[in-house]
Amino acid sequence: MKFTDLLWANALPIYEQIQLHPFNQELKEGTLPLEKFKFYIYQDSLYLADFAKALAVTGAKSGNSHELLDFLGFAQNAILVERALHLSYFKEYNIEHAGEKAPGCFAYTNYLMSVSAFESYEVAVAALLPCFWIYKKVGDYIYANQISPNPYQNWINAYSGEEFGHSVQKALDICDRLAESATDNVRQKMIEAYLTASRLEYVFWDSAYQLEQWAV
Ligand SMILES: Cc1ncc(CO)c(N)n1
Repeated sequence: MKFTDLLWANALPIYEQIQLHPFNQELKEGTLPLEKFKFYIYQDSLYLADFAKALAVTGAKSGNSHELLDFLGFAQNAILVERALHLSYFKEYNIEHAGEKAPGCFAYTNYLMSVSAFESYEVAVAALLPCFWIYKKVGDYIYANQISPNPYQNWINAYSGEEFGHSVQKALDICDRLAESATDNVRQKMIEAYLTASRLEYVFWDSAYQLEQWAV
């Protein structure tokens, strides 16, 4: 069994709740209120800017130029997607460039940045994997089951697309290779990081669905 199969099995209950979450169900049906999608897009633009930094820092830990290049490519892509959001959705929906991270976005981005800075390469890679893999699975699921026409078609196409699929496969391969030569202790930390980041993926969607605000 591949290590990533083990990760998938461990986090399956979390993934199932993500797929069933009303945000993703309504996105699939095309009935998600625009206000929630706009909230999500703005928070995601803040997320992507920090995700790019975490990817670059993780790549710098790899110790080989091949994987450094892979991670710098992922980081570049996150920045380009963030810019594309501004050019498309921000314009189309008149999203304002103001406002801070909601608690869910804050928790997730700070977790990724702190793991990439303070944990090993192996653990950082495992923490970053759900961002790739869960989005691909959710994108494919929505694409296959969506009601069309769907007002959120561009978003759905981006994450079910082949290009994103290649990046996901690269990240999976790197994670499997690292796990093969990792100690049991490191593998355990990788599983925990993968689970925590998966939970934070759930939190991120839920935060958008609730239009989450700071309590004080
Ligand atoms: C919260 C979140 N996770 C993952 C992705 C995919 O990169 C994204 N755009 N946003």
